[in-house]
Amino acid sequence: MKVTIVGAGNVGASCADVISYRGIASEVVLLDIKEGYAEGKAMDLMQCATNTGFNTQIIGVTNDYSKTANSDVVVITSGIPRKPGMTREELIGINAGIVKSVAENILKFSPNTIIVVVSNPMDTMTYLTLKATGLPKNRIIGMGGALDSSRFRYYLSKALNKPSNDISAMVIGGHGDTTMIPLTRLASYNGIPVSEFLSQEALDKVAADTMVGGATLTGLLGTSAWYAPGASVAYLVDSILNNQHKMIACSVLLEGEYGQSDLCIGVPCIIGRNGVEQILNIELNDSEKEKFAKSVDAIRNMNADLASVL
Ligand SMILES: NC(=O)C1=CN([C@@H]2O[C@H](COP(=O)(O)OP(=O)(O)OC[C@H]3O[C@@H](n4cnc5c(N)ncnc54)[C@H](O)[C@@H]3O)[C@@H](O)[C@H]2O)C=CC1
Ligand SMILES: O=C([O-])CC(=O)C(=O)O
Repeated sequence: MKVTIVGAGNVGASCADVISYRGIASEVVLLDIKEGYAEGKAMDLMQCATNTGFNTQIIGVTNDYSKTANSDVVVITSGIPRKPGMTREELIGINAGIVKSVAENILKFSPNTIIVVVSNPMDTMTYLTLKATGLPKNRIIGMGGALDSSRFRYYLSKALNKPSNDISAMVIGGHGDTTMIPLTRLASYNGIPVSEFLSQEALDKVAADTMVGGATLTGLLGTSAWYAPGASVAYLVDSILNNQHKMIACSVLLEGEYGQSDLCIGVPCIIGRNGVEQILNIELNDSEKEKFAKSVDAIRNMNADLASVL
């Protein structure tokens, strides 16, 4: 199985690292516009092979899309990340043009591929990719919910003082500081509602910390995070390539689900070899519905800014 990752920067390289280390794909192509950069990242990663024991072949190329031909999955991480104090939405001006041209180039050589969109503002970049390529909706998947849900589980694990892997929790809605919806009502510690163990105040703090999880890391690191984003993309790619049918919150085109159409937003999906195999239209309570509607409005406003590139 072949995976191309466009953008060999922090997230792209970290994703290649996890994919190869875990043997998720036999071939990874890293492509970047910066001369020699992807080649260097690929060489560095390949020099891990003997000490970590993987067999994936990683190659790096500078803007040579012919080397990406017949990729099963393409991950788009190209574009700029935010700096402390910025929102993801502020990246649209530069990233929209990059994502659109990358998606068009990819399709020339991998017409049957599934595209995973990572570049921010991710929900709008996913919508742009869908509109620019005209691909069926099951083949365009925005990655944000996998990461936000892992952060939600991290903050719950800290509040509970229990391992993250014993916690089940999901974040839906937009991948933005104010648009995420951590589904606290449905979160559980080994099947027991977390509200059995944590006060409403503590749960509210966990939700608030989760929503600004990316901004917190950006403030600490000076650029946005990459280890958990890279691992989250690899988790999603694994479910696609190995047909795992995992339930993962992904940004996908809605056509009536949750009462919405013509936008991409994070909702629970079943992810397998055909990409989005199913969208789960779960029943939200009134407060969750209200948050979802606000998130939809914010994403629609952002999508309106695509008029100049579409
Ligand atoms: N959806 C999510 O959950 C997450 C999204 N992100 C987003 O992912 C993107 C990448 O973040 P980082 O890897 O930290 O940035 P980075 O700056 O480390 O890497 C981006 C790479 O894209 C390359 N690039 C730029 N234009 C290109 C083009 N036209 N063709 C090919 N390569 C091109 C750059 O040369 C650079 O190497 C950002 O937009 C960031 O906001 C980051 C983390 C999580
Ligand atoms: O925070 C950012 O800008 C990058 C990102 O999407 C994340 O780490 O969630």
